[in-house]
Amino acid sequence: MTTRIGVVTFPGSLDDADARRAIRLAGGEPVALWHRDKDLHQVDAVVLPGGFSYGDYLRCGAIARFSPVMETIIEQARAGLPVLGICNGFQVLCESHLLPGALTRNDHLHFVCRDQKLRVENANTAWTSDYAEGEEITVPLKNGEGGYVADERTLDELEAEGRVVFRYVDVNPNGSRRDIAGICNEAGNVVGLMPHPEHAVEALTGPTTDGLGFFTSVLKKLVTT
Ligand SMILES: NC(=O)CC[C@H](N)C(=O)O
Repeated sequence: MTTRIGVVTFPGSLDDADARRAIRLAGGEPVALWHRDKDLHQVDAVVLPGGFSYGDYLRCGAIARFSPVMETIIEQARAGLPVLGICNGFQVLCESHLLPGALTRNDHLHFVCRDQKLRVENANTAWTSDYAEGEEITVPLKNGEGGYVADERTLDELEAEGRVVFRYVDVNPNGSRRDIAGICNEAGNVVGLMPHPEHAVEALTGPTTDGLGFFTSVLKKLVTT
């Protein structure tokens, strides 16, 4: 039986189709989940995709966090369901308090769109086990509110507990504290990052296929648990 990975569509989601495609290319079965539907249709993991949910009104992710589907996702994530938040999805995870801290306007106040080098700092999460610790990958980055902030104590805790999963290399594109590009929760089942692995899964379109490892990682984990 193939592993079913849900991808949520909110009004304003942009990268849900690419996330479903990445899951299919990695060997999983993508399942479309709708923001108004509390039922997760027995998926084994969930991706919250990038985009502009609810038009980015108030703050990115601030309204999506209260959608019916998030009620169930928050509950199940706390019980161990693997959840990956990409860009707007990362913003939703922080707004939901499944991950600490917040994403703020890029320090230069411009939308940024570039291929971004990252270092994998933690290869023990549900979504990164197919990478090696210290490995450098390049995937696209595109956001307006990507500056990761948290108080010093939280940042120290994240570092001490190995919960900084990705760091920006060469360029910090948005003023994120301590070059943080992605983090995880204590259990490692919930991961959020600003860059977009789902846009780097095919040699034909590039820029690399470095993003595929997120999806193969979670599929392997689900087969062995
Ligand atoms: N690519 C995205 O998901 C963008 C997220 C959000 N709308 C921002 O601009 O920061």
